[in-house]
Amino acid sequence: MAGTSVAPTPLLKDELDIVIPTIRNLDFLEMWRPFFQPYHIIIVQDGDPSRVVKVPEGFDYELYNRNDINRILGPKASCISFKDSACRCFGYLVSKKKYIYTIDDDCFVAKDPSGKDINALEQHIKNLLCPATPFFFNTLYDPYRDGADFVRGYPFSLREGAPTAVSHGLWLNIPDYDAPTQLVKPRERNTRYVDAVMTIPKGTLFPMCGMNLAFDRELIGPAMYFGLMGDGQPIGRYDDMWAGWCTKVICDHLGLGVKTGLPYIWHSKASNPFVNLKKEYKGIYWQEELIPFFQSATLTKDCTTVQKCYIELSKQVKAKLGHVDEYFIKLADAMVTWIEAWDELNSTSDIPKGPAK
Ligand SMILES: O=c1ccn([C@@H]2O[C@H](COP(=O)(O)OP(=O)(O)O[C@H]3O[C@@H](CO)[C@H](O)[C@H]3O)[C@@H](O)[C@H]2O)c(=O)[nH]1
Ligand SMILES: [Mn+2]
Repeated sequence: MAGTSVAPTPLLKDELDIVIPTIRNLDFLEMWRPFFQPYHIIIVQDGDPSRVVKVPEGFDYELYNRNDINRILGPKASCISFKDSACRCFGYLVSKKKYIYTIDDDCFVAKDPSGKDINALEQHIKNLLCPATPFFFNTLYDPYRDGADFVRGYPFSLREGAPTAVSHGLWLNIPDYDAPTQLVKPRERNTRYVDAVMTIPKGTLFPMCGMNLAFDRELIGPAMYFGLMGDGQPIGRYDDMWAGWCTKVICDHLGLGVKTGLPYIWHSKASNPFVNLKKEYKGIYWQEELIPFFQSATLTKDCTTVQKCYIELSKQVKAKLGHVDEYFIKLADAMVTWIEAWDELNSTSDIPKGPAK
């Protein structure tokens, strides 16, 4: 009919799942409704499985609690953390979509400097759908962005870029600080909106935060294991860091790009720094050995898939980090279990799904 405008179909509407780990409620979705409603949501309910998580009306979701995880994975459920946001990686396992966006339930819609609501999901999709530049740094940042380009001296042979595997967003208000920093700067808030998306150069690691993160599940999904954290484990709050280090080493090996910068979300809750210190203190000194390990990790030519890379990394973790703490022997085994679970759930389509609603 003339004059009627049809709303455009949201980008990747049927190719992207939103994964949310939660021990809270999901009222935050009300604020995201304009941006999230068209997408399928996978909720990973942590903690007490008998607790009823209310999901606001009108969202298309599936919800998995610990009973579902145990039912679906059986003994392999041992690789999925309990009582830590690391449980979110179960959502990556059961998703059947090409892309994942994961967000915490205390992250809200932020405003850009003009006061406009930021559609974080839309920006992540843009980041994932355009190439990255890991092999040569472009000083005008993202060359594929409207109004930018490659600068003089940038080799033309590299201007095609590399496929983007990861889009790492940032946070206004409560920054993702570690407990010591949080303790010494309790009132510090991030008010700085930096209008940039950058590719993290090949050979450089970065601290990946799972709060506002998107990735191409087909390109890098099997590397996005968030480790053994929380209940029964000597460490917590290093779930996303571990996944980020493994992911970056594998992306570098396979010629994939990792971007960081826009979009911002508004992170509202500062988790308790004393509780955080108890969870993460071992990680603070362990990482002084972990970083050199990842910086020197090499993968051979026959590591041609993410799974093969990841299994090779797990062997190196066991061989080279076992002396740091026996936890890494357990973690290396859990890395293998994760890949077994990944391949089991992603090779057939008849996996029992969690309750849809
Ligand atoms: O035991 C738990 C604790 C939390 N969750 C859910 O996970 C996210 C993040 O929780 P929270 O906002 O309380 O923690 P932060 O310190 O702000 O999180 C950041 O630190 C990292 C720790 O690993 C985390 O990746 C960052 O996002 C919320 O959705 C909680 O509901 C949980 O499932 N289980
Ligand atoms: Mn938080």
